[in-house]
Amino acid sequence: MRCDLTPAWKNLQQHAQGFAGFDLRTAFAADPQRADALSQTAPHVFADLSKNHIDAATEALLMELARQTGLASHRDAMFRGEPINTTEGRAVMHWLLRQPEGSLSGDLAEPLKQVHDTLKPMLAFAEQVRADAQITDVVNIGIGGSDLGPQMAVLALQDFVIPGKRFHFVSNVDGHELAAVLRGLKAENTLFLIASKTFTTIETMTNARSALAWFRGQGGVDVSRHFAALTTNVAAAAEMGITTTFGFWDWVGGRYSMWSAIGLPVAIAIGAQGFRDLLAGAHAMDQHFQTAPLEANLPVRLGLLDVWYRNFLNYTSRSIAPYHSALRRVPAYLQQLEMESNGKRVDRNGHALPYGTSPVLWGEPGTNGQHAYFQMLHQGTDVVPLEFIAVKKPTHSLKDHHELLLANVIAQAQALMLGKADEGGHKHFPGNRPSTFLLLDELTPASLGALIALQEHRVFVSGSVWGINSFDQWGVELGKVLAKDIHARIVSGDVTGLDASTAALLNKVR
Ligand SMILES: O=P(O)(O)OC[C@H]1O[C@](O)(CO)[C@@H](O)[C@@H]1O
Repeated sequence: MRCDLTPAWKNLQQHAQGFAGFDLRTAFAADPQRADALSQTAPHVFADLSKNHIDAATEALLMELARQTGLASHRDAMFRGEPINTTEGRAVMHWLLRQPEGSLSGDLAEPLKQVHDTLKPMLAFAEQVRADAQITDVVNIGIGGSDLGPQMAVLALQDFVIPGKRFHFVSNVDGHELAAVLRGLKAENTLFLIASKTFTTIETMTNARSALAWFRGQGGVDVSRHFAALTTNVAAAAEMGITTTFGFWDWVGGRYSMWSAIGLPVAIAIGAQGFRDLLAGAHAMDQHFQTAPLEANLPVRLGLLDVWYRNFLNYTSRSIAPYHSALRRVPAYLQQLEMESNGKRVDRNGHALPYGTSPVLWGEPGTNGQHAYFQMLHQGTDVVPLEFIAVKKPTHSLKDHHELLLANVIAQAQALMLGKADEGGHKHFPGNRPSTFLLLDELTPASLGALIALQEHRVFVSGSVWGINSFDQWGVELGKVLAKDIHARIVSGDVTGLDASTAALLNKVR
């Protein structure tokens, strides 16, 4: 049933009205068990939800909403491989990429076999590149899901990256990006990975062709050794002259693809075992999502919290603050994951929705954000729920730095909640500002895998409750089509039939 027509939705609306005076400070004073009751342990991740604008009754009603909207059966349909991406008629099986070999029977046994039959040569290739001292630079050319995941993960796992190799990521069609990377490279020392699910994306195709031309221009001959394509469209790669290919399947969405061949730069960086650990961490979270009771299921609790904030308390954005500099691309990664998945205004049947969906996601690593926009989080007029991500154990020996970092993240969560009274006004902190605290014991391939799978599943949960298709992205198509037309006009100078603003801009840039 559509979520806003369920009895639980009406009850939540009523509950939200009575909730207007909710104050975190009072809630903690009234309930000594609050921190415990609103904490959750999941594989590799501890989550403290207690500084959020919820109480036991809110969560109970949200669980009702999950039941009345059929969340569990929708989740189970995904894990059965049913075509829940209805607008594209595809299954949604990124989770299968991290499923242990031979662990499924029935219809899924064959696709799982294909996954491992593809994974093994990909990891063997990664090991071969790692052992090849001549290759010093790996350049990933891809955009969106074919860039953000691998880029985020290689950076996050920098302590595990093989010495002696540099990793570059070129995504933008802006030639400044490719030119800057190429300037520092030698053809004989470079491996280009052309990462594109469709192998039609204009930015990636343009960058790939320019990289090929540069390689040949530098005297490079052996394309099969220096170029590999990561794609579902092996034929298109071959047409470009790239014959070293690693494939995947249409049931892997672009923003869910870092576990597939798209993860090759990660596998080269951290090795076959490291990549397997990443998959294992994500798989542990898959199992938690599949089997933990809804009330003790972290992706479910987070996804429902997102619905509560968006639809009942009208908080329209969420800020991500990873307190670990290696996690600095996580906010960008999560922007695509959540906003491309859940930025939808119609239900699965194409009918317009009368309620809000994806929040705006944004953020920077801490402590940097504190000296930039945290002013607004503490004293601005809008309430922005914050999601802190912290890591207990550092990999360096600068103990005092890490203590200071952890002190800051805990203090920020505390300050947002407690606030500080001041009659003068300017120094008054209202407090009662909500935050979630995610804590990893250490940042490893396995814990990163679990953290990212957690985020994937929480996006599934809110999208499922909202009744939208979280696995298509039709909203990116119009811009692509219009860019083609404008490109032709920039070349020809023809502005006939254009609106006045577009015509004027076109004339200005020519
Ligand atoms: O991997 P591809 O096919 O080049 O697509 C790149 C990105 O473009 C999009 O399709 C959006 O334009 C994303 O969903 C995807 O991750």
